[in-house]
Amino acid sequence: MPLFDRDTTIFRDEDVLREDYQPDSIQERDEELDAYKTALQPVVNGAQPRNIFLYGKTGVGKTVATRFLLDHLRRDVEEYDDVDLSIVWLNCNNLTSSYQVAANLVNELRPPGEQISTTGYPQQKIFDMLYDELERLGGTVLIVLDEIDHIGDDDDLLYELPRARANGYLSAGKPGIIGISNDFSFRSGLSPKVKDALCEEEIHFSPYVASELESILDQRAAKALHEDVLAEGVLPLCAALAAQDTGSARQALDLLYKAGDLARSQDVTQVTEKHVRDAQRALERGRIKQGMVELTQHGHLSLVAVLSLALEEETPARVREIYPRYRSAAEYVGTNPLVRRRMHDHLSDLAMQGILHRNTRNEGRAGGKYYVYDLDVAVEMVTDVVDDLETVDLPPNVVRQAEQTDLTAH
Ligand SMILES: Nc1ncnc2c1ncn2[C@@H]1O[C@H](COP(=O)(O)OP(=O)(O)OP(=O)(O)O)[C@@H](O)[C@H]1O
Repeated sequence: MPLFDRDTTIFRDEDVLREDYQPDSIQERDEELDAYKTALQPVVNGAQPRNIFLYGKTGVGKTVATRFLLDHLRRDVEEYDDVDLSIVWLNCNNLTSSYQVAANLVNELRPPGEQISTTGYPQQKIFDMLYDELERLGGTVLIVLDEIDHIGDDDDLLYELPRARANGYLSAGKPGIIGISNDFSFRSGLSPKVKDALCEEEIHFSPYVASELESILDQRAAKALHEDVLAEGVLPLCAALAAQDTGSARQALDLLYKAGDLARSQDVTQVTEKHVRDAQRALERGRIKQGMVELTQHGHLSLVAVLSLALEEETPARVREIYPRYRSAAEYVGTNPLVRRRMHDHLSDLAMQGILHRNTRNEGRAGGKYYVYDLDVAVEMVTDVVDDLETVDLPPNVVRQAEQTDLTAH
């Protein structure tokens, strides 16, 4: 008997529930798609494209709507000989300046053998190279800058590029920027001149409500799963849980996928509400674990301090009890400890992320009001993460210290 064989019970095509699957149609976004389509209309007319800025929280359909419309646009303009459309898609994750974005765009536009180094040129030189590439390409060039907020304050490119034609740098090339962001503070923090240039057309994607998520899930489940696999109430539950939490379609789809995966691993033929609830817990666990791994070193040390108290059953603990543990953990790894107030900021952050639990205690006039902290996640999960911390540069002696505390406490 083979060790592996094909799924015949739960998934028909599980890729349909994955992030990179492009659905044939976009559900529940008619207004946004109409506005987006109108904003793209000048491209079809062979005119200078407008700059478009899409914003909204994570998982609300900004990317999928953009891919959908640009695919149609690309196909539909083929009918017109006088429209020559190119689309460049750049994810700005880790690109924290206009220079880096421009240099990466140059490389997107150049053939593999003619790539430039992304450091070492004066900024204007890089902008000129970009104009040269756009001019060489000619026609309409839509430049999609996903996660555009990573560019931060260093945003010269975002008003230089839209004005390149007006300023005489381009004649054959007609660039248009489509900026996508889930960082609301980026939009509100844009200087007026960048805002004017970049946000000619703004389209806001709001979080989905449960009924909208249900229709997105319905569309995917029909293709992804075998018939009659879902017990009644499974899709509404996935939709309701995601709507209550973030309103993200990604979260709803992840829940359904994980619930199906759990059913598959149990060799059962139906996905039930219990699978969804278990999936929610497993995903939450994964999210918190990831949050812990991504903390800064002082975040890790603050967490280790609370962990060591928890292992000795000394929690909930006050900041003045946590601080000495934190300080010795920091000294142990050869890092200057932060002052108590700054360490307290880390504890507050950990509480906001759901890793620590914070309570207020009030001891009347004499004792005053103070906070106590405890782990809000299982001790094993924290020790697990602490064990793995070598991969995120936490010095191994802190890991050992936590392990020793662990051993002596059990
Ligand atoms: N209206 C929709 N119809 C069908 N599928 C959708 C819809 N909205 C979102 N999705 C699906 O949900 C997932 C997340 O959507 P998408 O990547 O477009 O979100 P986003 O707003 O771009 O998020 P982020 O800001 O994190 O990049 C994708 O799998 C996408 O296919």
